[in-house]
Amino acid sequence: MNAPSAWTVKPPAPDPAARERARERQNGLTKPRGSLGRLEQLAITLCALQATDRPSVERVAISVFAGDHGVCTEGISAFPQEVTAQMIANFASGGAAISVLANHLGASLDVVNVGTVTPPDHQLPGVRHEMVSAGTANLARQPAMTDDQAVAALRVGDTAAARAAENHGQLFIGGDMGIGNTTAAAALACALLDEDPRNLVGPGTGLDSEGVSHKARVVERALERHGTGREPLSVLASLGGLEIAALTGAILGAASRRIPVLVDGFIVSVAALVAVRQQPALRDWLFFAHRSAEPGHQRVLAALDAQPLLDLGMRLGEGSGAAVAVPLMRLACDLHNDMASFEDAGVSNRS
Ligand SMILES: Cc1cc2ncn([C@H]3O[C@H](COP(=O)(O)O)[C@@H](O)[C@H]3O)c2cc1C
Ligand SMILES: O=C(O)c1cccnc1
Repeated sequence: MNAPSAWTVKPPAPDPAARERARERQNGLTKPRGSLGRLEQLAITLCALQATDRPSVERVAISVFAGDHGVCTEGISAFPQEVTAQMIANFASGGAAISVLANHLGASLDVVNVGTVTPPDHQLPGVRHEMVSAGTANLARQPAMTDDQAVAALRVGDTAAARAAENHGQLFIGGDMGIGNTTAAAALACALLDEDPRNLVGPGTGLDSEGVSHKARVVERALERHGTGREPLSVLASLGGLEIAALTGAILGAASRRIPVLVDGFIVSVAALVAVRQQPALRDWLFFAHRSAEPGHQRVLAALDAQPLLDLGMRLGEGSGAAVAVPLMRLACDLHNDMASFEDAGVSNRS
């Protein structure tokens, strides 16, 4: 199976003329230049990405990808593996945090099962079953996925991005659900950044300090087994997860269809890091929503030269941190589109 084209083809460039017009407009609005701080830059960047003079993120497309992790047998999560499938049912019935947030935002919520150990429940409304395998293998002992499985998961993500484009999505948010995925994400980040696991492994759903030390040793074993710093597909296959690979494919797929991406917390940022390593120009398409309380997120954000919008101590995943930042982006758009200029309002500009 071939990787989706967004894996091999450079993403499109932002529109420099739209960026310049947006900068001029911001400078002519009734406020001292720069006084709306990063909200100004947000609007200007959105204009360049959406190639428009009137940026909008009213139509938000959210895809949550779920997958199980073989590394759970090493005792690296505070919660049991079956929670992944149980949460899929919770997404479907509207009870999860991301369900509530998506509803509030009027966003579409696409739930995709990329591979749970619990057999998929085909009765669940609104859940897509695109199982690549029944969870990954234990990455501490063998490759989590074959290259073919990783490619299939990239394609699942790319297909979700294609749906977002068909629905005229103006902003894409990816979310993760997979018990054990903070272990896989930390392992991936360590391999790509050549970091010591003790710097990137954290409590995830709530391990105590002994649990975190054990988790770091599991990641260390995985890195000894698989090595570090190799090309993105083999790192993703050996240390990643089905939902993480799908997120990587979705982020690349969204940018390739000219949809800006609002990146969530630790897990999604690691998926974005894999994608940026494969296609460095992807970085232009990424907004970073929040700084997760998962300690490794800070290092990943630094590697991506990212300054997140919010720092609320959230550490949930599901795309929840990104959803919480959408109202700020909407406000940045309204200010850009609806404020009066000095000229229109008859307000004297600085001398
Ligand atoms: C009820 C529940 C809902 C969640 N929603 C997201 N996660 C998050 O926590 C998990 C990662 O943490 P760890 O690596 O420690 O297992 C992932 O499923 C992630 O999406 C959840 C976790 C739980 C328990
Ligand atoms: O920041 C995240 O993405 C995160 C943190 C803890 C658990 N699950 C996800």
